[in-house]
Amino acid sequence: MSNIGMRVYSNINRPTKEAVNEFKGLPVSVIADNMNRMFCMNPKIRPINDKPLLGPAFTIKTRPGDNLMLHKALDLAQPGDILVVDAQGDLTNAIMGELMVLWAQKRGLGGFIIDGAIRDVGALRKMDIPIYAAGVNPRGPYKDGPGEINVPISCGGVVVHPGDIVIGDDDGIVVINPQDTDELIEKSKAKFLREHQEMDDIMNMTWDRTWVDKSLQDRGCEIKNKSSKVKELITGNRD
Ligand SMILES: O=C([O-])CC(=O)C(=O)O
Ligand SMILES: [Mg+2]
Repeated sequence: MSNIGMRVYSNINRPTKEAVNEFKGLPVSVIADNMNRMFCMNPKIRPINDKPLLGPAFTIKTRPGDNLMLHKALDLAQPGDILVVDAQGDLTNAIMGELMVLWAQKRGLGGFIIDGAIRDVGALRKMDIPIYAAGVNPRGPYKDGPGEINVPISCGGVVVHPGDIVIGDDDGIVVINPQDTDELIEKSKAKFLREHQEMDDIMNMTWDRTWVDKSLQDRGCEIKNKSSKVKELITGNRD
C-alpha cells in the first residue's frame, strides 16, 4: 500500500537536451510574453547568485522547514536537473545551505528553485550553480519528512510537473511544458529579433510611437493641451 505524502518517484521523463538548449540565451520575459504572461513564478522567488538557470525540473515537495526529501533528491537527480522545491513558501527555517549546494555541484546538478528559505548565502553567492529562493534565514532545517519527490508541485504560484523546462534569469522564472517547445522557440526568437530591431529604431529616433495615442483615443482619453493646463494651474480653474 502507498504512503500518501511520503513517496519517492525516482524516474521522470526528461525533455531532450537539444529541446532544453533551444531556449539558451532567450530572456525569460520574451518567452513569457509568448505564453500570455501566465506561467511566471511569483516574484518573491529571486536569484541569489545572478546565474541564469535552464533545465528539466526534478520536483520536491517538503514539509515546511524540513529538508529530508531535498537531501534524498540530491542523490537521485541527474546531471543538469533543476531541483524545484515546494516548501509551501515557508521562511521559518532554511531548507538548504552551502554543504548541500556543494554536493549538488559535485554531482553536476543544474540548479535550484526553492519556494522557501535557504542559508549560507555569503558562500552561495560565490558558487557557480544557479540558485533561486524565496528568502534567507540562518535558522536550520528539520530532517524528518514527510514529503514527496517527482509529483506535481506548486512553486511560486505555478504548477510544475517533473520534466517541465524551467528557465530563470535576473527577472525571474518561467515554467514550460516541453510539448510547447517548438511553438515557443519560434515565437520567442521572432520576438527577440523584433525587440532588437526596436532598439535600433530607438537609437535612430525612428521608434514608432503612433500606437500610444491611438490606444488612448480608442479608450476615450481626453488629452488637454499644454497651454490650457498651465492656465488651469495658474487660475485654479478646472473647467
Ligand atoms: O544543515 C542543512 O541541512 C543545510 C545547510 O546549512 C547546509 O547544507 O549547509
Ligand atoms: Mg550550512
